[in-house]
Amino acid sequence: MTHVIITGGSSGIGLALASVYASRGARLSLIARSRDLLDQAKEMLVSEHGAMAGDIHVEAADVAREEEIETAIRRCTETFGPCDILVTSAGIVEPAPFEEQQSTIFRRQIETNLCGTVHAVRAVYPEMKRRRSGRIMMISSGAGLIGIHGYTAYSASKFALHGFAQALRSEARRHNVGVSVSFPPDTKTPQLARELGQRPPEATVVMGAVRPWTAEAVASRLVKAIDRRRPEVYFGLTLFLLGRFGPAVRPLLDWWFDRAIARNSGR
Ligand SMILES: NC(=O)C1=CN([C@@H]2O[C@H](COP(=O)(O)OP(=O)(O)OC[C@H]3O[C@@H](n4cnc5c(N)ncnc54)[C@H](OP(=O)(O)O)[C@@H]3O)[C@@H](O)[C@H]2O)C=CC1
Ligand SMILES: CCCCCCCCCCCCCCCC(=O)[C@@H](N)CO
Repeated sequence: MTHVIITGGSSGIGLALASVYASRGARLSLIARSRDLLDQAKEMLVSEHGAMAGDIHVEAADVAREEEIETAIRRCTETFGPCDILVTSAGIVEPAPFEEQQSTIFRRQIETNLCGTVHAVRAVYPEMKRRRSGRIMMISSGAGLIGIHGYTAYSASKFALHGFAQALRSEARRHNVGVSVSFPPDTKTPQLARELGQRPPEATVVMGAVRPWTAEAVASRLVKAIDRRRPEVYFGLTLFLLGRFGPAVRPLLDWWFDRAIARNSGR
């Protein structure tokens, strides 16, 4: 039976993914910090998605702490056997102008979104290599394709995941381990609800170019992409074009968004 490990599996995109895999009858390990949220998620998967309680394992751990996440993943694999699919959805966002953001809050985003992903991957990769089988899906963001006003730390962490995934993919291919990265748009989740109150208007101009998706729609696309071993996953035409041609049309985009921002602020 397929063993899927999801960091950030207690909420939002991670939880929506868990629902899809639960209805497929996979064995699921969910990792996040809050034990309460994890227990609620497990209950929901059993009552609403037909999962068997015995097929869901939860571990409370902070992905930013390497030993904690390593121990958590070891417990998951002791429970359900080696990891077939790892999805790294644990992530945080704190928008603020660069100078106004405390360096601890900046660093926390890098440590969670980038280092937290690396720690989880490190905990499953050697065994995947040994078994010559396994898939890793990292959750970056549209903000990993274009740097966004007020999102210096977040964009840096999400761009970095793109580089990490590309480089590791190149190493992992010969071991038959799939490494993928995805770039979701705004997605209706608790994180987005918290974030919108802090989002500067300049960012709304850029991010408003793409309508928010539901977590279910993002999850269903992700699962298909994992099935098909897609290396990079885009959501909708705009983000696909941004991913494929963004760097080439960057000056045009900068001009376009600067003009829209100026118009918005009545200058
Ligand atoms: N929603 C959106 O608009 C978009 C989101 N994304 C990315 O998708 C991912 C999921 O976001 P979303 O579902 O919206 O967010 P949610 O806040 O709904 O869920 C985040 C999950 O990650 C867990 N988490 C957060 N920090 C840590 C940590 N340090 N260690 C372990 N678990 C952690 C949370 O649980 P707990 O707090 O208990 O630890 C929760 O389970 C993130 O990486 C986000 O950046 C990308 C594009 C758009
Ligand atoms: C030819 C190219 C056309 C270019 C159009 C540019 C559109 C840019 C849209 C960027 C959307 C980024 C969403 C990130 C959401 C996110 O990660 C946060 N919600 C975190 O919670």
